[in-house]
Amino acid sequence: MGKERLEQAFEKCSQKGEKAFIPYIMAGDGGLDILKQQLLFLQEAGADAVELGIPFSDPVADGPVIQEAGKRALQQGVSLRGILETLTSIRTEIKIPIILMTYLNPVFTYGAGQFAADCAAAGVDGCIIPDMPLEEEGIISGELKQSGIALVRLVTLTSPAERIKKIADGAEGFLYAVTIKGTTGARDHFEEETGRFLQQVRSVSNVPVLAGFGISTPQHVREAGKYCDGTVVGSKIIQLLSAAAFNEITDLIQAAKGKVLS
Ligand SMILES: O=P(O)(O)OC[C@@H](O)[C@@H](O)c1c[nH]c2ccccc12
Repeated sequence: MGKERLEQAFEKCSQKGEKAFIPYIMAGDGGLDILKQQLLFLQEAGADAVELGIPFSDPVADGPVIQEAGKRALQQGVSLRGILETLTSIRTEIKIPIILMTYLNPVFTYGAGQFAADCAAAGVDGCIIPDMPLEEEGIISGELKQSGIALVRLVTLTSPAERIKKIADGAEGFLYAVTIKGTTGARDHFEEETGRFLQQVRSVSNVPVLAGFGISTPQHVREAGKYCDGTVVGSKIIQLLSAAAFNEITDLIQAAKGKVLS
């Protein structure tokens, strides 16, 4: 449960000599009734964990694909409470770790203590809150710790080395290395600067380092995997899911496992 389930998932990857792959999906895009089916598909396709987005009206870090997915979910009346209730009812069938991605506002509205308690009851293992800087973590870190849930921190290409070190100290679960200056979405190629950045982050981190933002092809997944412990893919997964292009999702996952050479 919680942080340990996340640690075990990464441990399993490194024992097998594979890179971790974490798909991001927007909870409730397509309705909450299909969430279980989506999670089961990703689990069976080999995802090591899932990052589950909470739809929010003002998603400052999200690019167009994820914004639209969030809008669709909100139009369906999907709420944080509804998501946690759904997770609670399906959790025993999903074995892989679940990391919630939410902005601060929905957590505030819900209440930090209640949020952490309900996340734990729903089997949530980690949380990513991108608009909460290190200095503000006190808002929720105590509550999450008490519930055994990892608070996953982000480092960005523009963070100075000293700041990266500070963020890496005491990091939980994994470190999310944002490999684009901007919002989520696709990129063309994988720049050399990105590789250096990932290596630098990895050199100061005690937890696995995963690269995310703008990773959309098996090639990107393999490239990033040379410099860190795995990848997170969001926008591309959302597009492929809505196009029912399940084989392409499997290809992305297998690229992290080193089994496809396309
Ligand atoms: O969509 P991309 O470019 O593949 O990026 C990952 C991403 O979607 C997911 O991790 C995410 C969605 N919204 C976020 C906000 C902050 C940090 C991370 C995220």
